[in-house]
Amino acid sequence: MSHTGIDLKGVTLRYTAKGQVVEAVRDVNMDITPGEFVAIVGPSGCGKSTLLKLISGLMPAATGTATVGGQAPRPSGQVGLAFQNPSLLLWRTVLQNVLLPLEVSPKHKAAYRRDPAPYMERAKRMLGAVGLGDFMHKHPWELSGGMQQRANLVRALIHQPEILLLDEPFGALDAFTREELWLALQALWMGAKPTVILVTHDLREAVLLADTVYVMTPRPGRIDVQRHIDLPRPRTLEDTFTETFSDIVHELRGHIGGSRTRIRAEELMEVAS
Ligand SMILES: Nc1ncnc2c1ncn2[C@@H]1O[C@H](COP(=O)(O)OP(=O)(O)OP(=O)(O)O)[C@@H](O)[C@H]1O
Repeated sequence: MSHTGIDLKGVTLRYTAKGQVVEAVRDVNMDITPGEFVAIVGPSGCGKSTLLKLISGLMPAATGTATVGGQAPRPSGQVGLAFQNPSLLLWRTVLQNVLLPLEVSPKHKAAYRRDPAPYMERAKRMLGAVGLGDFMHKHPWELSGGMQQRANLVRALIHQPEILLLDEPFGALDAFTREELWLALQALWMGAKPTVILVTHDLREAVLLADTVYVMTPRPGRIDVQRHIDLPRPRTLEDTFTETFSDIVHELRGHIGGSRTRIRAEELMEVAS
């Protein structure tokens, strides 16, 4: 069980590039409890990925305070990461890729070196459970994008991290594969219960998976809405077609709607004709 909550108080984050200061995030407050599944949505450039950099210890807060498990954030083996493009090593098999974090995790590396068998067993079971049982000895380039991302998720969780940071992990996948992976991620999370922050552009994804959805404003990103999602688990794809579900999605879309690029459809039709 995870005991790692994340607490942000009045956090402002800035970049300095070529003498110019860019304020990416302003006065953000978040109180994320251990084992909570949080989704962050918001317009492009509002600072979602920048918040993940703060939490993973890669960037300091300009003002305000951030704590992870009661301590200042620092890069550590207790965080699992997955991004849009699975960063699997091409020359390693799927199984070898999945085992990679165990070779460097301060918590596991000694035990893994002494006796890798139980870890192998765990990796094989997890790969089997996400439908990669027959592919664990293949190389990443022999797998589809969806299969690679499933392997990537298993790798992010193999060392039982207390925190899992996901930056648009399903953004590059087709809609069917993405939906399949939502369920895989939910099952992996329900099993291991890490604290999860999922950055996504997809409101259905956020509502299906998260306990709490945070909506951010355009840059400098502030928290516009914090919405608790009270649907029972495990949630299913059928749930996404219910009225309750689409009401929540519409409610959240209303908060983001105003900030999106306005498409002048009639004008476009006229110009295109
Ligand atoms: N290394 C950097 N140097 C200077 N400015 C940066 C840097 N990285 C990001 N920014 C700026 O900070 C802002 C927030 O960027 P960030 O990547 O966190 O946004 P995001 O919400 O994750 O965007 P997207 O949804 O498009 O991935 C952007 O306006 C971006 O231009």
